[in-house]
Amino acid sequence: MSAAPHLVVADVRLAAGAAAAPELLDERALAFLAGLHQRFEPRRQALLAARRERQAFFDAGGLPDFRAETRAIREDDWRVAPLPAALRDRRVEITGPVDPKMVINALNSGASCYMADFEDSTAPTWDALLTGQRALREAIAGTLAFDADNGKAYRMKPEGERAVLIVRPRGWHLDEKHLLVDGERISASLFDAGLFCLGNAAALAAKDRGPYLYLPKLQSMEEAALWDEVLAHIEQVLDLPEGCIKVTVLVETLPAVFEMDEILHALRGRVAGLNCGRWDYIFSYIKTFRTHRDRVLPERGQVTMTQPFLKAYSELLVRTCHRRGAHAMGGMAAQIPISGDPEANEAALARVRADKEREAAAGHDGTWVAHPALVPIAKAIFDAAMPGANQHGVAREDVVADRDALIAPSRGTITRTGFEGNVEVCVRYLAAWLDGSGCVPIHWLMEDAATAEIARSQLWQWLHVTDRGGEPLCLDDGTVIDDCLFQQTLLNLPSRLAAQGPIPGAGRVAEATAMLEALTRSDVLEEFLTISAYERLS
Ligand SMILES: CC(=O)SCCNC(=O)CCNC(=O)[C@H](O)C(C)(C)COP(=O)(O)OP(=O)(O)OC[C@H]1O[C@@H](n2cnc3c(N)ncnc32)[C@H](O)[C@@H]1OP(=O)(O)O
Ligand SMILES: O=CC(=O)O
Ligand SMILES: [Mg+2]
Repeated sequence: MSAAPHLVVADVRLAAGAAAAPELLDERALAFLAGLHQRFEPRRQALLAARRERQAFFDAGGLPDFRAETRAIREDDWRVAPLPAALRDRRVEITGPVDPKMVINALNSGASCYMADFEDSTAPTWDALLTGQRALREAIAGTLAFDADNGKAYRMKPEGERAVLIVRPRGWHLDEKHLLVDGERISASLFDAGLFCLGNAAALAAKDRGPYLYLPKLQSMEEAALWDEVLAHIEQVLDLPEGCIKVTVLVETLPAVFEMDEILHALRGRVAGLNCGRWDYIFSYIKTFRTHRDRVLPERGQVTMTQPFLKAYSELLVRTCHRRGAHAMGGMAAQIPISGDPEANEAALARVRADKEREAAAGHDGTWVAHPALVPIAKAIFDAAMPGANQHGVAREDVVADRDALIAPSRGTITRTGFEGNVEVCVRYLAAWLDGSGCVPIHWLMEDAATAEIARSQLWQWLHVTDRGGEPLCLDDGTVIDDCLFQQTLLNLPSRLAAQGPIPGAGRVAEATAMLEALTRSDVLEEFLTISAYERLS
């Protein structure tokens, strides 16, 4: 480690009540993280302010579009740096939270890659974060093992049979409240990514790999450029080869789809691909157009990838990536295997199959699955469609960058079932999250922060879209969507939940219900559910 950039004079300490973890957070680690904070926090705050400014433009009726001043980046010929061998074939990626059992199951799943997730599927308790960082460190060292209370022993397969590890740190919008630098909370992104790189870069280099990251929820090329600077700085401080930290960027916000070339360009020395993070993308569409009555989406279940705006987004992502030599990764179908009901299970798996077939045919180079049982299904589809390591040769020159197609209004309805389902998902997910589970099955669908955010922001929008006048929205049966309907649905919720037997986070349901009420009734759509919920997470 070179000396100079590491020298920081900072007041760095754990917040009151946060357990010490000297094996992870020793003096060197604390100084390293403090250095990241001091160097990059002002930029992060400026970029978060820029998000708010841009949203004010959309709230006033403005529409997103391609940026005039970056036309040359979109039109010039350039390519990203060559991909490392470990990331050339990514046909199936499993994702999941970072507790030791999940990490072992995911690495052993037969998937090409495993995205260890600190973002959408992790409730970031201090314990979960440290346990996750420890598990990843031990996995890389080859020592991770887990013995469950039921006597089942979890052991990793031999190295050559394990999925390649990719880590998703939390997004720029989140703070880590347990580590304070000069009295301020450190950015959660810097904490997660910094600690992972510091603790593992050398061990990964010895295996001819690097720290590989998935970057979530970016909204602009400037945010991508900040990541690039952070990672270049980490490489310099840790004496790592330039560009060895590779990233894949989730295109999961509406503003980012208009800057895909620019984001690849900002990270061109280290970017391996873009991913269609469809759930946050839908959430972002709702949030961006919160005041646009003509772009209100139908109920969540009808917002599938065949809706014109989602089809346009995924196809433009394929075209953009392949022109630049980067992977165009597909996204996550929410269905998971259904035990005890073969017919329903087959229907769920058929939905997953159809989704993966669509992605492979569109030219994606790989896809995501939420559960180990889905790995062979997705793999068979990509094996059949993609004999080589990827489909970069599929140029998709038929796809045009059409602003109106990317924001096209959607057809569909809002049913009573859809409305009540949104309320239930929000309460159940929030309750589970407050209880420490960031990803839960609800009615046999994978629910995480992104899928729950769609439900939460839809409820807010459906109830507030008349704030500037006009007729209220109605359910397909003619019922007016108003506070009375919301109140009635909340009143019916306890009996609805009681009929379902034990649920994760049952002890936090009352608190979650109160939170949903406050968030939905507020005049302002809160940017992220996880920001206010984090203050209640112990
Ligand atoms: C929008 C987005 O951001 S998508 C990315 C974020 N979301 C995710 O990563 C979803 C990850 N998936 C999950 O967390 C889980 O699959 C859930 C919560 C949806 C369902 O989990 P469960 O109810 O435990 O499923 P189920 O009981 O069928 O699991 C069977 C086994 O597979 C394991 N398993 C399930 N999903 C995963 C996974 N993603 N990774 C590793 N192991 C898994 C379970 O731990 C269990 O293991 P065991 O038999 O050794 O006990
Ligand atoms: O992170 C993935 C998404 O769909 O959101
Ligand atoms: Mg997401």
